Amino acid sequence: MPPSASNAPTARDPRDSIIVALDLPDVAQARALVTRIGDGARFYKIGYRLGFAGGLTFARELVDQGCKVFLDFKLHDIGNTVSEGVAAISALGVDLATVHAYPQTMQAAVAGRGEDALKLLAVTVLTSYDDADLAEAGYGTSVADLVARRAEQAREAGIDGIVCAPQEITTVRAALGPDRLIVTPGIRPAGADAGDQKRVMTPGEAVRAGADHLVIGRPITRAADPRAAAMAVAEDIAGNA
Ligand SMILES: O=C(O)c1cc(=O)[nH]c(=O)n1[C@@H]1O[C@H](COP(=O)(O)O)[C@@H](O)[C@H]1O
Repeated sequence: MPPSASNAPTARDPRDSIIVALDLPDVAQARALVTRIGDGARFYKIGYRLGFAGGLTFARELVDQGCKVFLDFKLHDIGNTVSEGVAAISALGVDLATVHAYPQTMQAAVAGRGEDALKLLAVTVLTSYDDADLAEAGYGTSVADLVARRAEQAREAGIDGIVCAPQEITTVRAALGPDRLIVTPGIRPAGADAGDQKRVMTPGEAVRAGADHLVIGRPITRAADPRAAAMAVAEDIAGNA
């Protein structure tokens, strides 16, 4: 079971930095995994796969258990649709949600969120992209320059935080200032398979570089012992905080 309010980790507990990506096919498997992870984590991300398979109801279940929830649908559409979509996400009572870091999209998202507690993250350049992938997609700029520009635009739009690769944390922090969140996927414990991720770091390196939260999927969800994998990540974070 996830930790109850009485034994919840304190704000400095390294487990608070870990967001486990529940990229699983159905709620039964997600629920079973959360139970196996137990007190190894208390912050979970629900994306397309689980979200389109009952994950929104499960998000509520996690919130009711005292876990934090990041709803990752990476919205990007015309402004009106984004505003209304963010308002609907806000009503679910989750903690974080993502939009793509396009100025129109970010401004519409902030308008849709209104005064609600939901924090909005803007995804700058996906961690599966490198400079060659950007060129192929028609961009005449490097990953580093595009991330820097989008972080600046996110701050101007009033976005609460940025999703970027750990390599860009210093640049993003300079653009955002000290108070907004930096959330980094592309996290791989030493020796782990990078898979489709191209811009990766270990948990300790990412925290040392200044990440507030690390999004970690397969290295925890596909581990033989997911709780032990989460605890090992927490140890790496603690050793580098
Ligand atoms: O927004 C995200 O969470 C995200 C942004 C990004 O640039 N790269 C990225 O990998 N992610 C998500 O982070 C998670 C990474 O999962 P693993 O590669 O399995 O650790 C997945 O759920 C991705 O959807």
